[in-house]
Amino acid sequence: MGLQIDNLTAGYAGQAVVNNLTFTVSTGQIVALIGLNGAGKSTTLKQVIGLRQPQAGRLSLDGHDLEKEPAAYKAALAYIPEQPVLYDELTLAEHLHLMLAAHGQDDGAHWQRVTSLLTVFRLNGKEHWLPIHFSKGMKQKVMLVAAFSLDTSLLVIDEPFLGLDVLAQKQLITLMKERAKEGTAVLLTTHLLQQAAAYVDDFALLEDGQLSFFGKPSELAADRGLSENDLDALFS
Ligand SMILES: Nc1ncnc2c1ncn2[C@@H]1O[C@H](COP(=O)(O)OP(=O)(O)OP(=O)(O)O)[C@@H](O)[C@H]1O
Repeated sequence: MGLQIDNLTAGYAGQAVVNNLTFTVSTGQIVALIGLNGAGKSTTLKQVIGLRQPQAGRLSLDGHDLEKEPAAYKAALAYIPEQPVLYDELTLAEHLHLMLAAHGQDDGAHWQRVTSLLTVFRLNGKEHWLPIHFSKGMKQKVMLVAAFSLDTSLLVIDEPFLGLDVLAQKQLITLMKERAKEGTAVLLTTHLLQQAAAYVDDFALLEDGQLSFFGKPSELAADRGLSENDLDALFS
């Protein structure tokens, strides 16, 4: 089933930033929401995670309507914000325990996955560290480990590659592909279009507050008269 966005209009102080967005991120699909700075990508994600009330439209996740069943809807997703949000007084391990508890997911059953993700992102052995000891990229990795430790039907990731080294970027792409194969729907935003073309199923392009294109990377290239290897030229 996955995420269904129907006629979503959203913005701030009564002003719409995005209008009448309609698209689906199906089970097992990776969709990248793209657009220039200020196009409304983060605004859309904040609606998808139920952080803000839409001006109009409807969101549903695995058949759970956000307005009618907010708890079931929100329990089925994990969100990784653009800026890591960590508690100064909690260790890395405490953050991960807290995330599992907040989603009502069994700690013991998930700790194996946590351990393997910590190893993937080279955070093993640092479980007792406090956020003050982490670099920017390490903080981002803590958010990734927390989100990928959960069993959720949807992963929502805002600019996941910011601050990550090349190795961590590759590992993140592998993880997203693995989770999609297992049936998770993935919605992310990114400015790295050519990189995204290699792993996304579809691009959702925001322009002038509208969804101006939804489809495969090859279709986007054809639509804009670009070669498939030249998607980074989309906005130039
Ligand atoms: N909290 C806010 N209050 C008022 N306006 C906002 C707020 N957050 C964003 N905006 C405005 O909404 C528009 C879309 O912003 P948004 O952050 O969604 O863009 P974006 O596509 O994610 O951009 P970027 O690529 O720079 O991250 C911009 O014009 C921005 O100024």
